[in-house]
Amino acid sequence: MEWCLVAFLLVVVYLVTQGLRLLFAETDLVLQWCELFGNSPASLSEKVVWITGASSGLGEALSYELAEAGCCLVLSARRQERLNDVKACCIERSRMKADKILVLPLDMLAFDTHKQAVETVLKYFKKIDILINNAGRSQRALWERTSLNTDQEMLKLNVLGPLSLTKAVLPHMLDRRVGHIVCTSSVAGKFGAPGLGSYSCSKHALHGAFNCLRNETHDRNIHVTMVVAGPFFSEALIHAFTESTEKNLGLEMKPGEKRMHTKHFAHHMVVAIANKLDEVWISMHPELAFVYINQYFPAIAQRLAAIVARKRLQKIREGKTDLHS
Ligand SMILES: NC(=O)c1ccc[n+]([C@@H]2O[C@H](COP(=O)([O-])OP(=O)(O)OC[C@H]3O[C@@H](n4cnc5c(N)ncnc54)[C@H](O)[C@@H]3O)[C@@H](O)[C@H]2O)c1
Repeated sequence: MEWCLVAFLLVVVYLVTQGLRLLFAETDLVLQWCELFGNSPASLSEKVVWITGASSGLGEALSYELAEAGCCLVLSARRQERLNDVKACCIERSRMKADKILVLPLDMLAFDTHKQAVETVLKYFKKIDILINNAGRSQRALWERTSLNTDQEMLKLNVLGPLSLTKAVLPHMLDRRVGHIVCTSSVAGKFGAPGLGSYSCSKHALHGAFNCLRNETHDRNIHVTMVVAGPFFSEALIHAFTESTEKNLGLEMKPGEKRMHTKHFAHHMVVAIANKLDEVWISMHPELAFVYINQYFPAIAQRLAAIVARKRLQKIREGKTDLHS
């Protein structure tokens, strides 16, 4: 009888600790499972990985994680000096050879240069295993004040840029019958985030386009991973658009803010890539909890969003634009 009680208490303690783990987790349940029992980042060793937006923030942190995992890297963004610095840091951290990293300056908006960029990578590495569409920009403004031009520029960079580069890379992946496309999306890509109208619109569009690609190419061994990201530290709020493209938000993120550490985020993302997951949620709470509620109880999420919206919009009207991405 006493043994039964002890066993019962052990089960209760186990369930409570697992519940607490869930409560304080930074990723969805499937990714948590993969972090415990799935492929580790080291399984990506020798893969050729192309990262866009590698000059700062998440792209930079991903470069370090993937260098440590033994990948060959293509680092792209517009600022060549910053990319050279990232390359030097990768070499220092992972002691990899310099020729395993190609710095390839690229403007995501210069669509007509994307095919040539793919040829340059193929000439150098002979293959592309993984493309990470990470470059992007955020935005903060009221919907009714946002110019159509801002919507257009946002869609061009956050949607047409990744589409253009992926369309240039895809023939090579289809020929080899192996490839993996990864997109950095946002929690704002899962529900209409108040105060981030153009941005939310662009990230929703990304899901539509790339979910479709996954369904069309899965039988030809092409994988697509959508990363639903909550707030993390980066330069995003410095460069974010406002209601117009002429005025950037210009806000530095402060160390005390409730955001995930970028290295931490990049590690979760690399595990998701190593396990070829279709969609992952990586965020602190309450955003992570909200994505769960939105997925399984959309009507409740709608009510909650309305309450949050009221506070958020008040903040924006008062000129406090320091909201999460
Ligand atoms: N920071 C957050 O809280 C957050 C949350 C959710 C999603 N995201 C997404 O994460 C991704 C990375 O952003 P980040 O937060 O690291 O910001 P960041 O500003 O630090 O990095 C953005 C990168 O994209 C590059 N880029 C911008 N415009 C470009 C262009 N025209 N051509 C080529 N490169 C260009 C920048 O040079 C930089 O390297 C973005 O897609 C962003 O939407 C960020």
